[in-house]
Amino acid sequence: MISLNGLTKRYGDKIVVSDLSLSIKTGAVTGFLGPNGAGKSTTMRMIVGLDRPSAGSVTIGGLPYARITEPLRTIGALLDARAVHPGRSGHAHLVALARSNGIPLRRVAEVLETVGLGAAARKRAGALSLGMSQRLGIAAALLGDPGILMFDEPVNGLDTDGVRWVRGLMRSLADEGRTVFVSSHLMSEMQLTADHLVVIGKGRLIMDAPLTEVIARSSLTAVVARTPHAGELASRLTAAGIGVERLGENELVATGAAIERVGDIAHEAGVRLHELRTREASLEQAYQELTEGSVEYGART
Ligand SMILES: Nc1ncnc2c1ncn2[C@@H]1O[C@H](COP(=O)(O)OP(=O)(O)OP(=O)(O)O)[C@@H](O)[C@H]1O
Repeated sequence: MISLNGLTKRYGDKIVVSDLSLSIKTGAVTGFLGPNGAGKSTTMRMIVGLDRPSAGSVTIGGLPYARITEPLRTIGALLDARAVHPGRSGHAHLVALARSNGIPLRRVAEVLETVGLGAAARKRAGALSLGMSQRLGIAAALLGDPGILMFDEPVNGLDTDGVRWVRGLMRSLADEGRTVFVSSHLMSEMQLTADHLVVIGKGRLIMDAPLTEVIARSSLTAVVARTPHAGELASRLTAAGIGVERLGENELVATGAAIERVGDIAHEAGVRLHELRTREASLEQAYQELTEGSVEYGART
């Protein structure tokens, strides 16, 4: 488990991470979301001791990163896929990492196989495509068979197959009981992969909740009712303070109420229902609502 306690980072007078307190749980994929410049990478860098917090602290399995002996066996991180000596081959890079962390050298071949880098592992790292570099970065994170994995935008530059592979990898790592903490801007991917979400904006925590709850809380998640008495149901729902939009003569959409409540109101009013279902917002819609006021770097449309 990773625990952030009042974690704060300032650069000059700008606070880029502000008083973050949360835990990232084991056995789950936690998606880390936020607009450009929200402070995701800075937070991840502080977790693995690459940036010093201005205030607060981080522990990994109860210990600060600096106190973990052979850290790659505890936490594997992909933060910047290009941060490999360009003249060194991917294979040599992994061998050096394994040696310095007491990891058996057979793991190098195993992780190269897992990420599907194959013969490209003998190429200079500087000659790898972005997608191949991402695969090498993921191999490095997996090298020590750690219980905690952290990936900063791992699908960046990957092709469709690669994206699907990363999705399956995250899932299987979490299913094995590991902690998986992953940042991404691809909401459709996160909707398929994450169990839990941490959303930040301008360095502050906006949401720390299960994916299902984030979607359920969106104002765009609604209940659709089909009934020959849509007019009657609409007025009963409105009287109960529930937002209603008519879709057609026999159909309406109710917002801000659970499906059970809409069903109960229909029952009490003696309204026959031919269909009652929840229409879920997409994560992209829910995310956009959550971060509306926190986008710092937005293009004018
Ligand atoms: N070394 C640094 N010196 C000064 N400011 C920095 C430094 N590193 C990051 N920042 C600033 O901190 C803020 C947060 O940056 P960070 O890279 O953590 O955001 P992010 O959420 O990862 O963004 P993105 O989604 O664009 O990758 C930005 O305003 C950035 O300019």
